[in-house]
Amino acid sequence: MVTIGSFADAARGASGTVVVIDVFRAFTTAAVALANGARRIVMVADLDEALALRAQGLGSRCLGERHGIRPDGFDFGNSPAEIADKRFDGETLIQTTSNGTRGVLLAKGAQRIYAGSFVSAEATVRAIQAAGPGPVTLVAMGETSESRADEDEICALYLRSRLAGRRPDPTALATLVATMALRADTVTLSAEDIDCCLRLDSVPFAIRVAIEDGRYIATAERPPG
Ligand SMILES: O=C(O)[C@H](CS(=O)(=O)O)OP(=O)(O)O
Repeated sequence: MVTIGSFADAARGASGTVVVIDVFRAFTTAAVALANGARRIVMVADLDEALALRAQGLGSRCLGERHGIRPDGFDFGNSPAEIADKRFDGETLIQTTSNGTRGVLLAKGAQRIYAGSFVSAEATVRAIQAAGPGPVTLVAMGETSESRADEDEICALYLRSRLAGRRPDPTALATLVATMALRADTVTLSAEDIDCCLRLDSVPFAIRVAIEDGRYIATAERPPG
């Protein structure tokens, strides 16, 4: 059975395989970082924790935002376009964002966690299917857990549709999201970021988040076949 929920409460209550969805921009940024060679991304709650991990050498660079903006001391913001031409070969990165990474950290009832967005949609569907039958919860994180983000909701519906074997028209999907889901109040969301975030299936892996020594570690999981 596939269930769709929204916001932090849905992440808190989710069980089974959980896909935490954040299209603009956390999990598109994470996908681009992994595609550009990063080996792991440690997802953390706090800015101070991120900076401390980097200082301890447990990660090489910090990515993220608060109020959409790169925090002081961070190497990059939460922007896929900003890192599109950067290489992170073999690096462990550290990411913290207002909604996406927060949702991952809240999904304590999950048996498996994926960080979902359009760029990894098909790989995420195939990874879930490869893991075998079981309950799946799709969590559209939205904006600050109060207002629905159309792109996250649409991505959840799209993933549910693909999990059911249907094939929504990708061109129609891109047009719908591009014309419907632009957040006018988000000044930090550039046209370049939007373009990156709408590249359906542009990476060949799902983002699997596993807990290692209490830390949430995202890696690229390439589904079989
Ligand atoms: O950086 C983002 O796009 C958002 C923060 S805001 O909604 O732009 O203020 O963070 P995310 O966790 O990626 O939703």
